[in-house]
Amino acid sequence: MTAVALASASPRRRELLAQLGVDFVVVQAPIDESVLPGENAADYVLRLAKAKAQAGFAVQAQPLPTLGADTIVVVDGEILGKPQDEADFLRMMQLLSGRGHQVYTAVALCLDASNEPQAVTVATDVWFGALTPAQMQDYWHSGEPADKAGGYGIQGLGGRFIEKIHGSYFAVVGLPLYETAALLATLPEAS
Ligand SMILES: Cc1cn([C@H]2C[C@H](O)[C@@H](COP(=O)(O)OP(=O)(O)OP(=O)(O)O)O2)c(=O)[nH]c1=O
Repeated sequence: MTAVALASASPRRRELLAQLGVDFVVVQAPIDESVLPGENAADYVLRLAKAKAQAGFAVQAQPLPTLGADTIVVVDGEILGKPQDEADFLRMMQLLSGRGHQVYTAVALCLDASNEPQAVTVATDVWFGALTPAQMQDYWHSGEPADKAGGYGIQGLGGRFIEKIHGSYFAVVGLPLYETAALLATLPEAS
C-alpha cells in the first residue's frame, strides 16, 4: 500500500492507523483550533480535520498523501474540546453525567496543496452513567482527562463511566477505522 503521512501528535491516532496495517510517517504542524463565530460543531470538526491534513501536507519537502483528524464532544450543541483546567473539566463532567452526548470525529486526506482534502465526519452516541463528585475528582487527578476532548478517554479509566455507545468505538478514540480505510482505498497503488 502507498505510504502516507499522519498529521497528528496523538499517540491514539498512531495506534489506530497502525491497526490498518498502513505504512506511515508522522508529521506535526500545529494549527489554530479556535471555533469561528457562529460555527456549528459539524462544520468545526470537518474544518479542523481538513486544516490538519493540509498543514501536515505543507510541511513535507516531498509530500505524501496526508491524513488529519479531529475529535470533539458535543452536548446540546455545545462543543467540548480539551479541558483547560480542573474547573473546566468538572463543568464538562456535570454536563455529561447521567445522559447521552455525541462524539464527532472527522478525518481528512490531503493529496495536493491546491485541492480541498477529501473528508468524512463520523458521529457516535455515547451514554454516561451518573457520576459522583468524588468520581469526577479522582478521575481528574488520574491525569487522563487533560488531553482528551470532553475530558474523558473511553479507552482508559474513563471507560468505567460509559454505559453504552451507538456507533464507532474507534471514532471516539480518535480515528474511525472503517472510514479511514475507505479514504485510503481511493489512493492509487505505489508503482
Ligand atoms: C472522547 C475521547 C477523546 N479522545 C482524544 C482523541 C484526540 O486525541 C483528543 C481530541 O483532541 P484532537 O484535537 O482531536 O486531537 P489531538 O490534539 O489529541 O491530536 P492531533 O495532533 O491529531 O490534533 O481526545 C480519546 O482519546 N478518547 C476519548 O474517548
